[in-house]
Amino acid sequence: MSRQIVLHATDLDGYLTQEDQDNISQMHELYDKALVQYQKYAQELEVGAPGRAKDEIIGLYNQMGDLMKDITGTHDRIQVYSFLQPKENHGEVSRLIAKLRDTRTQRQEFVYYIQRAYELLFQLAYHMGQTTRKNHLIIKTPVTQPVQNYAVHKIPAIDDKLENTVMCVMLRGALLPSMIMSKEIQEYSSSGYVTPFALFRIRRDDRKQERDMDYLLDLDYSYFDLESLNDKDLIFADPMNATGGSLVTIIRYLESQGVVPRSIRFFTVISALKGALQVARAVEHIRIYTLWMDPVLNTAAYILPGLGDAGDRLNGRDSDELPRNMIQLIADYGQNIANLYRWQVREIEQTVLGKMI
Ligand SMILES: O=c1cc[nH]c(=O)[nH]1
Repeated sequence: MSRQIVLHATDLDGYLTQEDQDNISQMHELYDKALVQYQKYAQELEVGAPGRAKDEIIGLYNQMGDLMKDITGTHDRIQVYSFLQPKENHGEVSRLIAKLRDTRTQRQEFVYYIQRAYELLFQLAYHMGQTTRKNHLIIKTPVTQPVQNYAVHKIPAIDDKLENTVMCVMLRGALLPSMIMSKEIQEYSSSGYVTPFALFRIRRDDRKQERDMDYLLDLDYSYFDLESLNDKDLIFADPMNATGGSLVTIIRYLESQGVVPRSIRFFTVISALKGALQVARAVEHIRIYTLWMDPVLNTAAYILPGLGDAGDRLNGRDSDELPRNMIQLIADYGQNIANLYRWQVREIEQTVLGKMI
């Protein structure tokens, strides 16, 4: 018998306050206006004369951005990179998100921008600019004349924040982002700490609509050691947070098994306003870091304007007859990625297959 944990959309109800719901409705009103303008804009493009609709869309985006900034400004557990960074840095992240959304961005380029996104998220979460203590790295270089050379590099001393972490992977869409986060931790830990991995096979039932969605955690294809999650700093890295349902399903399951983490951090590239609020309300003490916030969801629980299915764009689509397993997915990322993240790949393989000598 398969061991499946199911969270229903209705289990998520009741977390949002009346004020949250009003804010979400206000975003929907603005976004509905934008949808009307998109149609006009498409017609204007067809005749080669972008005009009024373009200006209307820009105006609405300014309004929606200001509103989301105000709303999230009152939640210190929701950190939105694009709202918190000084205006000078805004262009970089805006351009990055634009590339991820663009239908012309192919898989390799998409992976490249996701890597950059997670580097920025890491900076956001670990406040590197504000850490004055430093660790010294002494690096052996390839230059041996006149003697073996070494170079000294100072990095922020944040080992205490990194070396108790466990990377919790929401398979499959979050596999590569989780490997990226784990590598960031390894690079900033002075001892080269490689995070353990806990792998959770979680998916939404895509035949359903947001209001009756099921979130399915498949324990038969999940790999983790409950004991090793206690008192740890758990990190989740899901590129897209639509409703927060997948994350809440895993956390509720861990709680039901008696796991008490030291902390939980959730890293997303784009979060819908509703998803961020829902997670912040449902999971006590969590901290949410998102590079960008999008205003609303459609009825199928996709983020709007969004970037489509992040899992498909990262991993490519499986054939229906022969879906790939996780090891095949990693192999499909190619030699470069497998080499770059070789410590993470080894840790993941050991988690799935058991310790090997
Ligand atoms: O828009 C969305 C929502 C959830 N997951 C995705 O990949 N995209």
